[in-house]
Amino acid sequence: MEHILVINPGSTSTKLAIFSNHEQIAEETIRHTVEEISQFENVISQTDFRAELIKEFITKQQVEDSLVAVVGRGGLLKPIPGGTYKVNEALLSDLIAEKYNTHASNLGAILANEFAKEYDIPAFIVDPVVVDEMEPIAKVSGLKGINRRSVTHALNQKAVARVTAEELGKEYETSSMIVAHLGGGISVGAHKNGKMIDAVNGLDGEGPFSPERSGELPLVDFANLIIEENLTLADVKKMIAGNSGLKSYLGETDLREVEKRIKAGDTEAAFYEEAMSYQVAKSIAEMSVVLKGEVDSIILTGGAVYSESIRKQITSRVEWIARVKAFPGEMEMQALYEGAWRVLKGKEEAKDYALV
Ligand SMILES: Nc1ncnc2c1ncn2[C@@H]1O[C@H](COP(=O)(O)OP(=O)(O)OP(=O)(O)O)[C@@H](O)[C@H]1O
Ligand SMILES: CCCC(=O)O
Repeated sequence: MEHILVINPGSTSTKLAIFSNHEQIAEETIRHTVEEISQFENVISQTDFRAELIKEFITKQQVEDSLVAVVGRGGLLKPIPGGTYKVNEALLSDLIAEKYNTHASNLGAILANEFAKEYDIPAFIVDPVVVDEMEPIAKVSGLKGINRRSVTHALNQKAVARVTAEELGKEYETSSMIVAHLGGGISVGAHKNGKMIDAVNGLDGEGPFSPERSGELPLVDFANLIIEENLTLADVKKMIAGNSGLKSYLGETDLREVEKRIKAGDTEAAFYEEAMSYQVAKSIAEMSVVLKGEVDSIILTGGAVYSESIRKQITSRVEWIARVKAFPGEMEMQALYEGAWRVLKGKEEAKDYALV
């Protein structure tokens, strides 16, 4: 039997799966604590730590001799169209140099490449976080020389939008949806006729705060902080996309722990959880304007959507816009597998990534 290994490194987790013949035959989500992650200076230096966990998973599943491909979540590359890409030298060199910024998903191709070499099989990425379908007007930032860019959970946003369109008896290619992905990071996209035409990009300091991202900040106060604390660009990146959000308010990125504290009567934890939902709801409303109010469905997805209180807090503020569908967790593993499978079976040609 032929198996495909799927590797999905997130900011707070490493998700692993083995697929065969369109079925997920094994999966494991390894959650990383704040302490575990903070022992590493940067994302790239987590490679060996995460690779060891993956090796244990492969050994446990006894698939060393039957793996035919490995597919990883695609990271911060130059803006590119969606699709399946071969993991090649150009792609790896942009990720290792962190040319387009640092992100846990950068490890997807790097880790896939490690196991591709070990087992002599091809490695791919699918619909990386930089899939860019934004309209020109959405890229205007307000300051000449700086453009907004598309960095989102594109893979999962598109997968859940497709499923929801089908449930509505429609096609993704002719629907209007708003998708809010609530993970360690948060992204909110406006999907129109099969394209994500605008999106809130939390990695670059836009939109709502998340378990570990700041989202939008008052700029003058932040500039003062940079000057007063003599921060480098690397410090700033780490602060806004790793050490902010719930982590800065509560010292915690795991919402299950936050909710235990709320149950035990921690009113501060309850306040900041609700503030996060409040900000997500505002971003959803912003995207409804992009879609001129014509919204077939609002979709809430990502790990945080397992939380009933977060679902209720957001829904109560946005249900006047359109129906709200909750899609807890994600469909990333299946979408990664399908992308690799299409290429292996000759249904689609893998794209070649080239340096700028
Ligand atoms: N059952 C649950 N109840 C409440 N929160 C949960 C549950 N399961 C996961 N979460 C929370 O979801 C968040 C992580 O979501 P997810 O797994 O989608 O993120 P990730 O993959 O690490 O990062 P990202 O999606 O940004 O790439 C964490 O705060 C986690 O505590
Ligand atoms: C996936 C891009 C958004 C984020 O991680 O904040």
